Amino acid sequence: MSDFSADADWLHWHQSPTKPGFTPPAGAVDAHCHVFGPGHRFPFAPERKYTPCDASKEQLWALRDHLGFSRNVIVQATCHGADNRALTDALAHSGGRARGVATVKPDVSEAELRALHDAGVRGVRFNFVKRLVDALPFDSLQSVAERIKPLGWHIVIYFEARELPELYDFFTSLPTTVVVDHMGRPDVSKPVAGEEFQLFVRLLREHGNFWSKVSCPERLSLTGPATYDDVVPFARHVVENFPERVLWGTDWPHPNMKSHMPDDGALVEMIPRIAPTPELQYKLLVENPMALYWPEEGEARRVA
Ligand SMILES: O=C(O)c1cc(C(=O)O)oc(=O)c1
Repeated sequence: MSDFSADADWLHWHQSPTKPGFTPPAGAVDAHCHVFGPGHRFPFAPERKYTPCDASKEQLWALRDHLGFSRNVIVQATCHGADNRALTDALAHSGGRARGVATVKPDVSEAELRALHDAGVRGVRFNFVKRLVDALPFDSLQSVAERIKPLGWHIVIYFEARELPELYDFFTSLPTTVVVDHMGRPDVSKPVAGEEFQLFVRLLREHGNFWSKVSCPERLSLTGPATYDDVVPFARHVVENFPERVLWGTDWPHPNMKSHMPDDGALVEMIPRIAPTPELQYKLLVENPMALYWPEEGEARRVA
């Protein structure tokens, strides 16, 4: 029993996702997913903007296996604030098959950063989506960036496309690899070749340290769950132009979805539409996430 009640309009994740017809390549990584609570062990943060239902590590592993994936990258959800205990507990019980992206405050100690690293954290998340967080000032975030850089971590950023012009200079000043969540949330009613999305493309083209997750068609689509057709050209454009710097994730358990809850199997089924060749699929699902989250395994293969 949780100590928390989920928001009244909270949608529970899909209870019986289909088995996808597309089989991910061996070793595939779901590079964006979350765990919530359970609230009685890992309380949600007082400053949270939403209260979810519990979504446990065991349920995440079951989904991973059902979808044919091998590993997960668990991203600290905003409902847990900078308390990373649910995340590190999941990493500790993953048998080495999960790595994490944490949220930290500017006054985080060296010892805390080291402990997060030892737990399997390889990045921090900076969130600029106003319905989710009260964003920290740029100078605080810069100081976090400088603190995590020596650990070899990267920064994950989440923002809305319409905010990119004012965030652009701050983003390009960041000193590490930077991974953009959900393609920077484009307005897919606008053209791929239009000004708004092309600013995001320019960010990737002119700054080789920027990567993008081609995730969350369910959040971006205006046509809805049947096919998410309107999101495909955006994701495919990014995959085809920046094949070495893209990641894919389910976003399970899909916090704050209001229109519908996606079938995770259908999300996997979309992968060949955005990464049409086996080579692109391998980079997206295996090579790129392994380079970012398990680089030592690539090293070991090269040395052997
Ligand atoms: O769009 C969202 O509501 C959302 C929320 C969170 C979070 O609360 O961390 O993470 C995501 O990737 C997406």
